[in-house]
Amino acid sequence: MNHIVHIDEVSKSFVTERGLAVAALEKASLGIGRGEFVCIVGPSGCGKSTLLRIISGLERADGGQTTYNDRPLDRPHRDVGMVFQEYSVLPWRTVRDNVCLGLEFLEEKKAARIELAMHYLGLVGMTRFAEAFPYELSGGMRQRVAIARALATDPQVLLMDEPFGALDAHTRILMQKELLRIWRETRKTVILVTHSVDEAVYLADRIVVMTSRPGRIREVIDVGLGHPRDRSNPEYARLTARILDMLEEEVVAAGEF
Ligand SMILES: Nc1ncnc2c1ncn2[C@@H]1O[C@H](COP(=O)(O)OP(=O)(O)OP(=O)(O)O)[C@@H](O)[C@H]1O
Repeated sequence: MNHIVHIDEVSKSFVTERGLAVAALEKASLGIGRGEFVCIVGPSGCGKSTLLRIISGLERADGGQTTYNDRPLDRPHRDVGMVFQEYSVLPWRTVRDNVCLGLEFLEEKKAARIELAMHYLGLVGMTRFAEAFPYELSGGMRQRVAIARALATDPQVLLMDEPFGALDAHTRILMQKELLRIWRETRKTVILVTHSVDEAVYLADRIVVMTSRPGRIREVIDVGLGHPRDRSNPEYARLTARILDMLEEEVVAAGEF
């Protein structure tokens, strides 16, 4: 497969405030194909967010390398966008001006910014709320704005760190469907970190299961189910159970339970 993002033996340690070294990632390697939807799951604290931040260029690895189209990803790149869990929209800006933010950094002209912002607000179904402020929106709507903002600069790769983690169960399911629609329409490559095995099985082409800290890649699973996925399909349930078993093994092996 032609990999758009390549992660090659990436390691990362942190030093805590008390001076203790914490190995977050250990020689994690993974290739991600153009247009793929990859979900990353793993025990809490195994380095999922760290891996995503390294791919985004916000964090530097201690060892190994990440590349985008065979070029090192050692700083933020305009082709790699990020959506965080917490609503990272700015409360003092309207929805439209929030979506314009990244375009301002790219020094797009104002008319072009507004046109692009409205296009992406249309894509996430938020045109009607362009003049609203974030406090007027529900959690799901704010995450739509965050997605529109990340898409507005037209990155090829969308990194999503637990994007629906703060949403109620019903909104989360609706947002998963929305994300699949947006993914199909935009043909982006998506790398999404989630605590929810069900979410990973519902969304992903491939699921990356990480070990307990220090995070390594334990297994990469081809989901092999078409869309839309049926949660009552026995294969869906079997895959979910298999991944949950792996995570349980990891937590037990780490002595964390
Ligand atoms: N800036 C930092 N300074 C010190 N330790 C850090 C820092 N960032 C992360 N860590 C530690 O590195 C480990 C991995 O953190 P990370 O947030 O990547 O894990 P995670 O798998 O995303 O966790 P969770 O599932 O709980 O969201 C954790 O033990 C965390 O405490």
